Amino acid sequence: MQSFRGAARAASRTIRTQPWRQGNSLVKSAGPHRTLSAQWKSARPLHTVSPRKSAAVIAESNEKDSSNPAMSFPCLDAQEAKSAQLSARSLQSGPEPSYTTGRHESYHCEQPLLLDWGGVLTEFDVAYETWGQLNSDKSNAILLHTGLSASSHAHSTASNPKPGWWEKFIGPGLPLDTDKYHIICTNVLGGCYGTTGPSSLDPSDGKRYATRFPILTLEDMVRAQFRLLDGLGIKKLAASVGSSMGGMQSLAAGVLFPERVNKIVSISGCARSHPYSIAMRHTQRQVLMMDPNWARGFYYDGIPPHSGMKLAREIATVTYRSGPEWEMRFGRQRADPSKQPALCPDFLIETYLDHAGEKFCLEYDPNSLLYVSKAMDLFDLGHAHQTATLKRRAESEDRIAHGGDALNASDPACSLTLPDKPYEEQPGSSSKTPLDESVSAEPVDGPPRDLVAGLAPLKNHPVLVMGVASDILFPAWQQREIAETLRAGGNKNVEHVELGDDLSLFGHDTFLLDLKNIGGALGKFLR
Ligand SMILES: CC(=O)SCCNC(=O)CCNC(=O)[C@H](O)C(C)(C)COP(=O)(O)OP(=O)(O)OC[C@H]1O[C@@H](n2cnc3c(N)ncnc32)[C@H](O)[C@@H]1OP(=O)(O)O
Repeated sequence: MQSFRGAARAASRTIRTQPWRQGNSLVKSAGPHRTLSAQWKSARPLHTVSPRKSAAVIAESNEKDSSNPAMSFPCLDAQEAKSAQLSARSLQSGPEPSYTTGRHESYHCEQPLLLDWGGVLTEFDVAYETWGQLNSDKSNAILLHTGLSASSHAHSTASNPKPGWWEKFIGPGLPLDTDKYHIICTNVLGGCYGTTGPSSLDPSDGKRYATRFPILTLEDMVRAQFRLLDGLGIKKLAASVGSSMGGMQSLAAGVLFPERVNKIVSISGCARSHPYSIAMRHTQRQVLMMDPNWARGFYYDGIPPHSGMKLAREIATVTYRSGPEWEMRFGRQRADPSKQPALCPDFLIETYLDHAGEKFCLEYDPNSLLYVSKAMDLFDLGHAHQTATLKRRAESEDRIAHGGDALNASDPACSLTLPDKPYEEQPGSSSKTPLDESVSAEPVDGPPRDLVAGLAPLKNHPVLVMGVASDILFPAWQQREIAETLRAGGNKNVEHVELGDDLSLFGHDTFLLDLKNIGGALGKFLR
């Protein structure tokens, strides 16, 4: 029997006829245009159209009646066809899909994990892969943190020869040098590539968590990773390395476990999420959740919200690259300038985004996208935020110790409602103010004091911070902020590298593409 993903891929292949590639019409031919006088002669009273009539019939009948031909919408037809195909498949085969990027190791932790916002995972799995030999005193391990949607498959392995997402960065003599280091990469908690996440089965009832999965933070993900390190007998990491969300986690690893990390590398990351990046992730989550197939997260037995995922990925792609890159790559070119402009993808930049969305929409679990991207929003290594989190954790622990649940669904704190009073601009609001807590006034110059205090545990760690000027999602000021904050806290071992527009126009995705500059600085720092 064909697998869900097999069927979906087949659907995707059929549907992705990709007019931009084939140069076929984006606007289906409307047939020879009749003259206006001919239309007057054949004019009939408007008739009602049965709701069951197909889009093609509607278009055809409108064409006869209207003064201009109706448009065709191949992009919408493709979505409908894909839903139909997925629906047929899921009815036959029951609950699916099973997301995977191939074989990996798995660590099962039976000790419960208390999460920062009060949720509990009574047990959990961490999927991981390794490259290079672990030395006898287990002192040469590097923990590699991933971006939002990546799996543990950073590099090919004997059991999974498919190239990994950092294939060119890992290997003998390469930036992550496997002659010297033992590299470990995990799929994050909340993900869908083997580590416990919303698509996993809740051990308490054997059903998928879906949106019964608790809200989690990047720090929760890091705690799960350190449980794996405990399981592997690794007491201290030679380095914690990560890009994007991984760059945030890399810092968090040092802050949470300063004694267990030697060097820290944070590439295109930040010390706390800023409003623009939260806004961009918000729009992605909203389009996904508004897809009726999302069904409040309980879609595993039905059609996955592939349209919402596709749109979310298109928005994400806008934030991952840069305008100047697209200027050079696509300019104002249309896929087929000989055709009428279309409302479906038409300019090359549109067909590019369409393709990026289509490629991703069944590759990653939609609920994982929601939870992991929310965890990114919640990230704040400021001192006040950390203090509030510690307090909340202590309260949860206390409640559990006294026999209560960590989280109670009837707790009003579990259902956010908008305040009655409309929001008013706060005079002191700025990206330097922590999101949840009020802190003392910030200095006019220099890094925020709250952040200096929050990053104090990294005072003695050698840290490499890298950023890219063309990155709009994690703008270069955020990496500058990390470096300046660490220096202001007394760290004399901070290296900061910023790639200007002359070196990279790939925006946020530079970390995936630029072996020479990103890889070069990384390799030098770890030498
Ligand atoms: C936020 C975080 O924490 S992490 C976020 C990190 N970023 C991501 O996750 C995005 C991941 N990016 C990718 O996967 C990219 O494909 C990369 C970085 C691996 C490679 O980038 P590039 O080599 O520049 O390729 P890019 O993806 O831009 O374009 C190539 C694809 O677009 C297609 N394409 C190019 N131009 C067009 C166009 N005008 N219309 C349609 N399709 C197009 C190509 O045919 C190719 O298709 P394929 O991948 O099916 O073979």
